[in-house]
Formats: sequence, structure tokens, C-alpha cells
Amino acid sequence: KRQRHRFPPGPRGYPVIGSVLQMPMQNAWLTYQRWGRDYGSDIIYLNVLGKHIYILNSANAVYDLLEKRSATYSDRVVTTMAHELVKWDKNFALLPYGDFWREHRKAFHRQFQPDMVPKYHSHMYKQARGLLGRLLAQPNALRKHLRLMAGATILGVCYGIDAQSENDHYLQIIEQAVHSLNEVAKPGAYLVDFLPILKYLPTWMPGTQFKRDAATWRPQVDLMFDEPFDVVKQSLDDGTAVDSVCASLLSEMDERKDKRYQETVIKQAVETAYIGGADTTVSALSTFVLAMVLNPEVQRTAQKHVDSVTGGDRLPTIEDRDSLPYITAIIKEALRWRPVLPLAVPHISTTDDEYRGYHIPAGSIIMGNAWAVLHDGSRYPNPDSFDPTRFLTLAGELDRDAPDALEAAFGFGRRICAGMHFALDSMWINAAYVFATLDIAKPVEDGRVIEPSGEYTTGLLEQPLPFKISVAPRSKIAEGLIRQREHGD
Ligand code: HEM
Repeated sequence: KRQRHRFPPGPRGYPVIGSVLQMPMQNAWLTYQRWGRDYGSDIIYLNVLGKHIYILNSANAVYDLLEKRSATYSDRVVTTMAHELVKWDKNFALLPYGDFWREHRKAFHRQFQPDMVPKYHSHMYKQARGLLGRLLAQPNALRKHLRLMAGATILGVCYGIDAQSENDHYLQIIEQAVHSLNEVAKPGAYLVDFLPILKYLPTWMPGTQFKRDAATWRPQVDLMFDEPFDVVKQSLDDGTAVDSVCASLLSEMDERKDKRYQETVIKQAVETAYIGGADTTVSALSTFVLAMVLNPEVQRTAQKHVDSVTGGDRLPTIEDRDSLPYITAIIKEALRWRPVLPLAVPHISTTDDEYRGYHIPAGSIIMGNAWAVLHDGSRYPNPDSFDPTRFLTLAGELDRDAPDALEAAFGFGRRICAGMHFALDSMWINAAYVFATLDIAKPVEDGRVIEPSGEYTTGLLEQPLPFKISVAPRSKIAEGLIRQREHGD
């Protein structure tokens, strides 16, 4: 006898194909948030070609399922193109839940847990200084400068590689490979993901462009993982290794366990830091700059706070953080206002479950709508305005009772961002350096103020469309700090 299950409300689809035609292609998080309002439910259900999809639009639903029941909701979508043909599952953020993923997460955690991150601050300071100088010299290449800052910080920390410019050999290898991750991650981009049998077609047949794409991309992905790892391994053998995450993990290998297996885990875990950490940091800091351009009074207040702590004649350090809650609040607000991954990364359930009387079969796709959680007006009044004081008490301290934007901005449960503490410190240092030294504003061209569009790209990861800024040193002393520091003094 067939049991009838209850499912949450959602747009009614058509027989067989389900809601495939209703799936939003642009800014899906906004449509999902609106559906939540239209259907009066914080859980929305869609059936797309037989796949069960649940969208969680509230902090409660996200917490109940992705946090409290994280043993059930921590798997990942596995696709033929990304995982099998291009081998992007070397990126452990895409690995299915299980022991192999757990080994990666453990190795990564050993090096990126909160206690370890201070070891990496020197790399962050160095690259943040470089960013100041480049912004002054070339204000209209913000994205390029941020990419170099974020990429070089991670390469320095992970492999001890000192990338000087965007033409750095390793940065180029990685950038070339990462391009294909964006392509294979586009929903519905590859028919073979719906009909895996197509992978057996010979490459000369029409309609097999995906096989040619995979043949081009797979060696690029292999190279990106292999080359920096091999260089560190060789340097350990030669006795010339410098301090790095990769070198530490290789030196700590357990001699009783299989060497090749451990090396594979280390290679993949370390390179995932770049994949997980570069574009995300660029997006978050681009939003930070956009917010400062649009909210000059917030920028001025932050500058005053920084000056009151540094006296205006030195650069801030992370040790100043406790004295500068306003800067921390700006970082939280940037991550809340325009979350980098508005739908985080989808989770998959591994056993049948029931929640609020609704049936959730094993293999369902669960999307935590970080955007909806972080723009919930009952938790964040006036959610569209950029207001760091929402995280502060009247006395200007961080408000421990305010809902924390970090709860959704970095994802959920056992798959929560493994580089979160690293990301927060790196963002804080870059923002504090900018406040200490630079005025960032809308540029004026031919007597006209150029407004940023404020628009964002749409995809798994969102970032502001390129916008123009003007950058000026705040004072002669500030200019001196940038120049002096640039020369390594
Ligand atoms: C502002 C910057 C960042 C944001 C907003 C961000 C956000 C996220 C999100 C939303 C996820 C998916 C969580 C989920 O599935 O629920 C994630 C995963 C991950 N992130 Fe980040 N991230 C940032 C920076 C970084 C950095 C700097 C690193 C490395 C140093 C990093 C490493 C990772 C890794 C390894 C995963 C995969 C975790 C897993 O699947 O077990 N991230 N991040």
C-alpha cells in the first residue's frame, strides 16, 4: 500500500518534469525568499525531474535540520561532469560525506583552527600592505588587486610561495584551472549530469563537447593540485623547505598508515584552501569597499575609531581588534548585507527524515537560504541598509545578544566553512589597513560623480559588478606608512 507523504508548500510543477520550468536562473535566493512569503512557510519544496529540493528560509529551520541533525544533512551533490570527468572532487568541499571527507576536514582543521591562524598573520599583513600601494597606484583595478592579495596570502601560507604579481606561475596555473569549476557548477549546463550514460559516447560524435571540455580541463586540475605540492615535498627531501601548511602536514604524517593515501589527503586538503578561500575573500572585500563608497559616514566613523587606537601614526594590528568592535561590526555587516554564497553550498540528506510533519526522503537536496536568513527583517531590521551598529550595544561594544551574521554567511553544520577564522582575520586586517591609510570614494569625472551600479553577478558566488572608485592617502603620515611598509621596513 503506498503511503502518502506530506511535503512543504511550493510552486506546483508539471507531471514528470516537476518544477523545472519554475527554477529561477538569476538571483535564485530572492525568488526562494519571495516564495516563502507567498506560501507563508519558511520551508519551500520543489520537485525537479524527480529530485526533491527543500529550501530553508529561516534561521530556525536551518538550525533544526542542518545544525541539530547534521549527521543526516552533510552530504554533497555528486555530478558526472564535475566529479567523474573533470575530477573536481579533489576539492574536498565537493566530496561526499564519509570517512574520506572526514580525513580531509581533520587535516585542514589541524592547520586552520582558531589557535593556528595567528601563525599566518604575517602573510596577511604583508599582502594587505601590498594592496594599499596597488590601490593608490591603480584605483580602478580593485578586483585585480584583491585577487592578488587573496591568492598570494593563501599561496604563502599553504606552500611558502611568494607570489609577487598576478603573473606568478602558480597563480596562473590555478586561475586557469578554477575557470572550469565555475563552468561545471552552472546548474543544468551539462546534459551528461542528467543522463550519465552519455559519458560512454565516443568523442567524435556530435553533442559530445562535454567530453572535449573534460579532456582539456582535467589535466589543468591535476596540475593545479600536483605542482605546488610536489615542490614542497621535494624541498622537504632536499632540506630546503620553508614553513608552510603543506610542509607541516607532510612532516606530521603517521608512519604506521599508508603513505600514498595520506599524501593524497594532504595534497587535496591544502589546495582546497585556495579554491575555498580566494574568490570568496575577493567577493567579501569587494562588498566591503562598495559599502564604504556608498556609506561615507560609516567610513569616517571607522577611521576615527582606528585613529583613536593607533594615534594615526602606525598601522593597526590584530591585537587592536578587541579595542575596535566597530571594525568587526563592519565585517559582519558586509558578510550579512551581501552574503558571498547566498545559498551556501547545497547539502544532501543521507537517510529518510521527518520535520514538522513533512517527509524528507534520503537523497534530497537541502538549500540553506543564507540570504533569506540574513535579510529576515524580524532579526535584522531594515535588512537592506548597511548598518554595522546593529551588532553593537549603545556603548559601542559587540552585542552578544544580537543575531550573529556569521551563523549563515559561512554555511551550516558539519560542512560549515573550514577556513572561517582565517577569512575573518584576513578581512579584518585588510579593512583596518584601509581605514588607517586611505580615503575611498566615488570618483568624479568631468565634474560628474560616478555612482556604482551596486549590482552583483549571479551564480553560486556573488560579487559586485566592477565599479569605479577614487583612492587618496588620508595624510602625509598615512602615505609614509604605505610606502615605508611597502619596502618591508
Ligand atoms: C569571506 C570568505 C569566505 C566565505 C563567505 C566562505 C563561505 C563558505 C561557505 C558558505 C561554505 C559552504 C558551507 C556549507 O556547505 O554549508 C564554505 C566551505 C568551505 N570553505 Fe569557506 N568561505 C570563505 C573563506 C574561506 C577561506 C579563506 C578558506 C580557506 C582558508 C575556506 C575554506 C573552505 C573549505 C575547505 C570549505 C569546505 C568545507 C567542507 O565541505 O567540509 N573558506 N565556505
